[in-house]
Amino acid sequence: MTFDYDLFVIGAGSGGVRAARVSAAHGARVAIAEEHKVGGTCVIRGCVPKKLLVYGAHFAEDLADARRFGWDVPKCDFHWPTLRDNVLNEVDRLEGLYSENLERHAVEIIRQRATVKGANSIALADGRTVTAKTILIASGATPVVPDFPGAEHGITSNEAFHLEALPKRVVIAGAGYIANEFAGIFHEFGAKVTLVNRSDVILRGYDETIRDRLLTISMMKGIEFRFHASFERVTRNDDGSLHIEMSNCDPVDADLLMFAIGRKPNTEGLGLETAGVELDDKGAIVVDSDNRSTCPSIYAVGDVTNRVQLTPVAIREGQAFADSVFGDKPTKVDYENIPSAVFSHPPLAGVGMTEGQARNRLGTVKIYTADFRPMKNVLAGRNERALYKMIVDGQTDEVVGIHMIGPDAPEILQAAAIAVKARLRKEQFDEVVALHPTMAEELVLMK
Ligand SMILES: Cc1cc2nc3c(=O)[nH]c(=O)nc-3n(C[C@H](O)[C@H](O)[C@H](O)COP(=O)(O)OP(=O)(O)OC[C@H]3O[C@@H](n4cnc5c(N)ncnc54)[C@H](O)[C@@H]3O)c2cc1C
Ligand SMILES: NC(=O)c1ccc[n+]([C@@H]2O[C@H](COP(=O)([O-])OP(=O)(O)OC[C@H]3O[C@@H](n4cnc5c(N)ncnc54)[C@H](O)[C@@H]3O)[C@@H](O)[C@H]2O)c1
Repeated sequence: MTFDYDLFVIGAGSGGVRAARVSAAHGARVAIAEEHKVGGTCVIRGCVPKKLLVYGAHFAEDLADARRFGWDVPKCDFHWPTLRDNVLNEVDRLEGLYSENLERHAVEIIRQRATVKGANSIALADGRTVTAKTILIASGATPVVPDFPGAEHGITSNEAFHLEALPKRVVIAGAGYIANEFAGIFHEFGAKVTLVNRSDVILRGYDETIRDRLLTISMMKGIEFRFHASFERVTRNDDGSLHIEMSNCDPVDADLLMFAIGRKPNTEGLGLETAGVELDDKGAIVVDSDNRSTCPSIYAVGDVTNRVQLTPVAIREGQAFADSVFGDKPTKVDYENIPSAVFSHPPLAGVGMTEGQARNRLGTVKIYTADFRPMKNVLAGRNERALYKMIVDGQTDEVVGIHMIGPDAPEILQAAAIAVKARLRKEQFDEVVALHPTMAEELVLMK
């Protein structure tokens, strides 16, 4: 049987773009469908624009601190439309680069929605049907919006990058990655921020002491938290602002309500049932360790499989798929010791086991911590302490986890993650001479 393509990819995000490009480089005839913009969540409305806003927001602290370092900083005003438009222009530039890169590798970009119409058939929004020997679903995930009266007044991270004006009062639902990152962004821009969460746990999965430190610093800065609260009703006040009613706490008036309560796999209406592709109870595509679904000709990578919702993981899965299926080089993704970070103010990052996980899994555990005020914060008169924590297997001396919060924590942790992945021992950290004066030197000075 002949097919129009060797590979048809649905979704030009982190996983899909990598899979398409590498498969084409291996000699496959590839098409990729994208219903929004080439680049996907990370480039268009995730990691990249978010990080640029984090940089923009951090100037609020830098400008204030600069005075203690002798700079005569006049009263500074922040102009949101300038930052917003510059960020959106950068996103457009990157979208162009991603498209060019695909075209350079002879990948055909089909700019419309595509759905599955059988094991080897794809229906395009323009009415055409095309065929492919292999189909890769890389359709990502979409923000969850809760169901309660007035929920339609809220936005998600998708809209946050396009706001007409900066809100003065923001309520954010959730206390995970997006909630804490945007709490920092809006707070630094001068908004009054309230995080509303149904439990009292922020950033589940991160080390407890590090999470507690972020909570303490966030509260010190003036970010408010409402725990054990769930939304009951949102109505619009006469002045256009929102009146938000919740269980377990007083109502709050705000100019913006943002939902950051998780992202659900994009499988709705994708036609997967026509090919017998099994979904789990969260709607994620069930795949084996080769990224193959229950239909042998259909694979899936990235957020749509709801394994680890991070860009570098989607990219690795896309690469492994392409190398295995079209490169004659069977490859499996290694999910051990994936580093991750939250770009809050200050940021936190971690790799490997948390203290709690290590105590449950290992016989004996040694914990080393460095709790210090970074030199720059001391001179700036900024009462924010950094905290680094190292988790060591008491029997083998192996460093099984590193967790940190403080300036540049994600930058420092990326390097430290190499040592954890390489299963280095605490003794080997101790053998390294400190690089002074840095914050990272604490990693080799922990006693
Ligand atoms: C606000 C925010 C910040 C984030 N920050 C970080 C971060 O700092 N670091 C990090 O590692 N991760 C971050 N993430 C997560 C990261 O963006 C995702 O894990 C990653 O983009 C997943 O890649 P993917 O290829 O699975 O899907 P996506 O990048 O979401 O791509 C899927 C693409 O498929 C398209 N599509 C869907 N259905 C169809 C269809 N039927 N037809 C055609 N096209 C379709 C979509 O339009 C989309 O472009 C963030 C996410 C958000 C929302
Ligand atoms: N820095 C990064 O790497 C980064 C940044 C942003 C997003 N992401 C990825 O995107 C994913 C989605 O981010 P997210 O922040 O939306 O999800 P999340 O899973 O990090 O956090 C969800 C939060 O919402 C709460 N919640 C869940 N259901 C709720 C409900 N019905 N009502 C009220 N609260 C509820 C949870 O308790 C939790 O605090 C993350 O899991 C992460 O993988 C990564």
